[in-house]
Amino acid sequence: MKYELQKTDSGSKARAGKLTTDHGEILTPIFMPVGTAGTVKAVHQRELKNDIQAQIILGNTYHLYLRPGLDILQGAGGLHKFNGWDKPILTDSGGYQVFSLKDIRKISEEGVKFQSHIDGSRHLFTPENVMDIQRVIGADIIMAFDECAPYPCDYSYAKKSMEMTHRWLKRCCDRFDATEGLYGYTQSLFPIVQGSVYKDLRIQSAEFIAEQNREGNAIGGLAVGEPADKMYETIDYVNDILPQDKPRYLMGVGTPENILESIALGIDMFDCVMPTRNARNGMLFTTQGIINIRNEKWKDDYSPIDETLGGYTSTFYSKAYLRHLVKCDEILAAQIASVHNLTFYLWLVGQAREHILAGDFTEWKKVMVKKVMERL
Ligand SMILES: CNc1nc2c(CC[C@H]3O[C@@H](OC)[C@@H]4OC(C)(C)O[C@@H]43)c3nc(N)[nH]c(=O)c3cc2[nH]1
Repeated sequence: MKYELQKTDSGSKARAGKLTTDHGEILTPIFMPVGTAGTVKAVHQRELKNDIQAQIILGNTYHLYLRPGLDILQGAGGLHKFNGWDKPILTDSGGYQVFSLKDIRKISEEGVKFQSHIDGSRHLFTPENVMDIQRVIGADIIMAFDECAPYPCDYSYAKKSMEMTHRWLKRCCDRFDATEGLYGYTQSLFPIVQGSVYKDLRIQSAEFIAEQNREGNAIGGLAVGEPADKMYETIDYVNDILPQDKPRYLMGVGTPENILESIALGIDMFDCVMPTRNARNGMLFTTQGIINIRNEKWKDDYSPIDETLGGYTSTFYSKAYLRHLVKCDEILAAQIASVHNLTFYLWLVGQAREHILAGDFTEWKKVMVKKVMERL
């Protein structure tokens, strides 16, 4: 995978760039729709391509390993063949997922023993087998096996956890570099910066991650409940250490405001369940602000969901109709709201890219953050 830094903003650390993978190009900054179990929930592939214009989607090792399982995925020729998405895919290593299975997982130097949330069966993830699993899934970008330290956690826990994540990273790199892709295209491994919210640990972790000289770098351990200003402060000094000529992926972020502020701090790649999860309970992000479509005020508003966003879904359906579908808990409600929110998120990062290239990103961001976060 190649990264071309195309423009660095004059008034901030924002960057515009281009990632080239064997499944196509990604223009950054970019938002990556979350497709945990091999599907972006309630969204067809054609909508991902046409309305949403997604360039890369996410999958997850933990979920895909448990269901449909590696035999089915390998039999299909990997996830791209299985779900028909022929553009880039990134898979998270499952670290975050198994750590959120609080009471049914056990961490040791070797790896993490856990019970499946589906049928209670027992499994062990190690840095080595998580690399092998992601080889079988076949994502273009795969994540190292790490521990996302809980927030809050004390300094000694954060230090021990970070050091174990670094030892696991060496094991991931050794295994990854000793194996080949199974499907004839290349895959890239991204390490993940940890250290919780302790500056000295974060600096140590960022330096260690940078030293690995991989094709891209991720910042983990954030968007886990810490205050936003703590997140921004951490991103700011970590990005001063991560190399300029590699893409930076901030995991699990975030609201439109979080994304624009993080772009200004030098982040290039984002993923978050918010646009799809919130869509399913009627929270719409629009170019005019945030709408809770279940609110009475929309019941006879026959105007399109979002006049200026473009894309079939956002202009074809009215607010009143979508509110009706949400109230009836219709399946179509989840589809319309998810396609709309993802169209908005891709539009937002696309606009950020345009304004970075045009040189007026900082002024644009100030106005846009205020506008899109307003509660209508
Ligand atoms: C929400 N805040 C947040 N998410 C984080 C993630 C997981 C990101 C994955 O979890 C889902 O987002 C909840 C996404 O959908 C799938 C496809 C399941 O994968 C994505 C992290 N993952 C790893 N490996 N390490 C981290 O330190 C880390 C930190 C995070 N903070």
